[in-house]
Amino acid sequence: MSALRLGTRRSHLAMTQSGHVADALRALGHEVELVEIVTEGDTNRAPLTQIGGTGVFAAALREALLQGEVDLAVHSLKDLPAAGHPGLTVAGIPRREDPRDALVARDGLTLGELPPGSSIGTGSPRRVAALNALGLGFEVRPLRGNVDSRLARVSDGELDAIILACSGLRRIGRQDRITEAIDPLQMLSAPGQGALAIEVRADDRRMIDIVGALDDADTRAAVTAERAVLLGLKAGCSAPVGALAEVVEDVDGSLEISLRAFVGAPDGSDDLRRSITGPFDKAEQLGLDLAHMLLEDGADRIIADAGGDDAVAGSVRAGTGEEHRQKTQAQHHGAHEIVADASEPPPGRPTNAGSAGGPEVRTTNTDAMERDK
Ligand SMILES: NCc1[nH]cc(CCC(=O)O)c1CC(=O)O
Repeated sequence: MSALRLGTRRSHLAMTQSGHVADALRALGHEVELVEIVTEGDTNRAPLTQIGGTGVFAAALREALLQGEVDLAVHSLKDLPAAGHPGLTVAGIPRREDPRDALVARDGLTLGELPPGSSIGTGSPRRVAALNALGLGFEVRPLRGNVDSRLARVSDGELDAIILACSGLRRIGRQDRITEAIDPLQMLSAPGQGALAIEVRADDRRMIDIVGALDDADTRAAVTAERAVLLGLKAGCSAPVGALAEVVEDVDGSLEISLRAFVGAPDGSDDLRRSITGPFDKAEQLGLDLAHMLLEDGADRIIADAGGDDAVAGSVRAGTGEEHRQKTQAQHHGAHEIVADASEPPPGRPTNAGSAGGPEVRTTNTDAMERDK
């Protein structure tokens, strides 16, 4: 049997994530070859909201899959448009890392310890909205570039702090730079944050079976609920929307999903938080129901004020093959060139970072409670 060709972006983070999936497949007895795909998001330093949202990272990998250049592609699940792609299927979602956002601040400070006027770098409208909703008087500054150059902005004294995902920092062995794993009550992570999505062609039975062995049912249920919030809001993956689901046991021992969501205007003028709990096997419906609650309370107005992310995400999905050839170059490399990060633990249980409400509470308006934080 020929080697499985795994398409990956070339960044340190993407290579590490792909390396883990490759290792997991090799442990099951498969031969795996990594194929590097260069995406526009990697080469263009303009703000993501100007070059087509986070969907730019996924679009090139998906094209390579559809063209048959690779057999599987590893994405950060949160960068994958929630709508799915005809012809492709997410066959594996491994157990996710810590979904929380990370503060990397000068002098080991936490959010609560940073004085008013502190400069905090982030390029994510969701993180901007959450920071401004805290009302702590921070000066939020735009931030892009690879993780190491972002971290340098703090060590160089240019910024007081930056926000990144805990999972990304952990994957590349920089978790020592985290000064606070931000409580979800203060900042709700992006739908799917910390999870990987392994995509294959929808008609490729063999790959669906192979990759299915890496799937984690709890993670799949949680991210399905989180992404359904985006679907229900008709929002793109760079919209100012946070969602976090946790699998919890009900008093009678049955599995439930506890889902929280946040929608905020990046200028801090308005924000909404809602939560809901429901059966494990109704993950998608739960997310859609929560989106409905948010819409009833004006979420669409808040998202529209943030600049209509959905239109941009749509234009990426509609990309033609011609654009693809201009945007991507596939480079074949032997798997031996991938240096595994020995400090990286295998995917563990996600941290249970404070669950929302008791299981007996079906829906909760957490607005007032969280405003005090
Ligand atoms: N938008 C960029 C991006 N996409 C995935 C991750 C890593 C986090 C993850 O695994 O979800 C990051 C970096 C970040 O948010 O700090």
